Amino acid sequence: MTVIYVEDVVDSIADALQFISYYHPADFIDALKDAYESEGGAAAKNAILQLLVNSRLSAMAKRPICQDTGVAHVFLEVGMEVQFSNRLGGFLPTIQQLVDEAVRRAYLSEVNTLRASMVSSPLGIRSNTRDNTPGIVHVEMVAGARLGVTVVAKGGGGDVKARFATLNPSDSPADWIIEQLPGMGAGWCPPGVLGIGIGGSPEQAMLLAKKSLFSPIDLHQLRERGPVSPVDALRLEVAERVNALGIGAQGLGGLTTVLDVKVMEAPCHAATLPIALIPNCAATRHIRFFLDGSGPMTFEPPDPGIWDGIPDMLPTDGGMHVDLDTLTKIEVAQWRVGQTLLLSGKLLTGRDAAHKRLTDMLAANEPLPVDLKDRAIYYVGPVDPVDGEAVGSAGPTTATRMDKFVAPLLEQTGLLVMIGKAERGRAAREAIHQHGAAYLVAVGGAGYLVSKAVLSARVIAFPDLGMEAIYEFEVRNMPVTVAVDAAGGNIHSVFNLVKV
Ligand SMILES: O=C(O)C[C@H](O)C(=O)O
Repeated sequence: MTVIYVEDVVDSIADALQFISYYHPADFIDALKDAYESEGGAAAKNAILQLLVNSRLSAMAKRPICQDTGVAHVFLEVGMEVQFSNRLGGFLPTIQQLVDEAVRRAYLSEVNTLRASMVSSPLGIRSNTRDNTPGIVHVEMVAGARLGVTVVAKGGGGDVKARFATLNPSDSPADWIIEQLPGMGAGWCPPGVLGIGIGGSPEQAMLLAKKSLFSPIDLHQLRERGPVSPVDALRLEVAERVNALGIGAQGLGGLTTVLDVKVMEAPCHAATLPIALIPNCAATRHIRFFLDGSGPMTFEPPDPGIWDGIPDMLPTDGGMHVDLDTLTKIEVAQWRVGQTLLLSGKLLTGRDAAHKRLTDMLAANEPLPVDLKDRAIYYVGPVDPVDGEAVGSAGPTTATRMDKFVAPLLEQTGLLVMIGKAERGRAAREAIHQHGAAYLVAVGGAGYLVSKAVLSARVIAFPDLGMEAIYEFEVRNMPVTVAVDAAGGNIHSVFNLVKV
């Protein structure tokens, strides 16, 4: 029997969550560098560059790569010869309690505060739990005398695009996967990794898809050695066909939508072929380690050489300067799709919960707590600042979720500009066109880089919503790209073009 102390489990998981919040895995950086080298499209290439610069800056500052610091997932492989014990004696906490204690400690750290994204009572008040608990825990009993631990911080933008189907045994899994891609849009922050679970039962297929994401990116090696199994063949076929769709980084059109495709399979009923698809975004964060009773895990920083060749700031000379404090419809009408803008001045923030509350108040004829006339609103839920910061990581959230609020807000408040990530639906684009407004994009997954443009931040409405409150940011030279212009142009037109 190996005795593993629960204190060591908590310390190791808490440290792992901190570590992965600012260090990308080296294999991801290598694959992203390759994608940057091969990319020809200017918009996609620039987005990949921003992701690389962001990765380097986060690692240097030990601050979160992305404002969505994720839902904490912990996968435990408990050896049959492991016994848990408690140094202080008394009751042994449950595995869920151990994980939650680690999550609480990691996310509330004063040195590197992370964002609390979990809400309780999802059908009810959706109240932020404020410490990112509960963690998602999966336990498997395995042979041996050690504890295997995989710690993951999975962003919402990827999981929200998860798909499942039960195919007929004779159907093509590759065809089904390719059919899903255009509908998934760009909110999952490509380029990333697709996880595919095949077989088992419905819930097992989903778990396989999720678990498949946490092994090193090795598509390049697989291409070189060639497929030796149906799983290898499926990985290669899907990677090639997905990248041929031309969706590209952030959906801006380009060569690399996926850096790898991972597949795990399990035996299933003769009548079925369950299949699940879960993407992992550019803020890929996971680490695996083992506890053998000798104490908590310590994590070695990656070799800084993995960021060699990546600049430590973006050039700020390429773009048109825009003063947000004097914004007019006439000025917005001149912006064109693809143009880079450098925003300075006062910027409001608001995302899902704030939009729902604002539009509910409009419907009830109640006065709004903030005047939106001729203002710009940034879809973001930032990380709280630590010493010396105005705000922590503050990248865009998926705009598509705010589509249904666009028409009422433009119509009834005079809001002029929205900033987020990913494509807009037809109705939102039409409302933008009709009201002479504009939608701008920042790079999803480059939240630490964006935060460097924020000079100050203060909550001005709905403080009970936590990170979903309405803030006023003062920004200087915040780089964004015009994605939907007042004339009806749309940078994400690739989604109208892709053939499946
Ligand atoms: O919650 C966020 O900040 C972003 C979310 O992960 C998303 O990708 O839409």
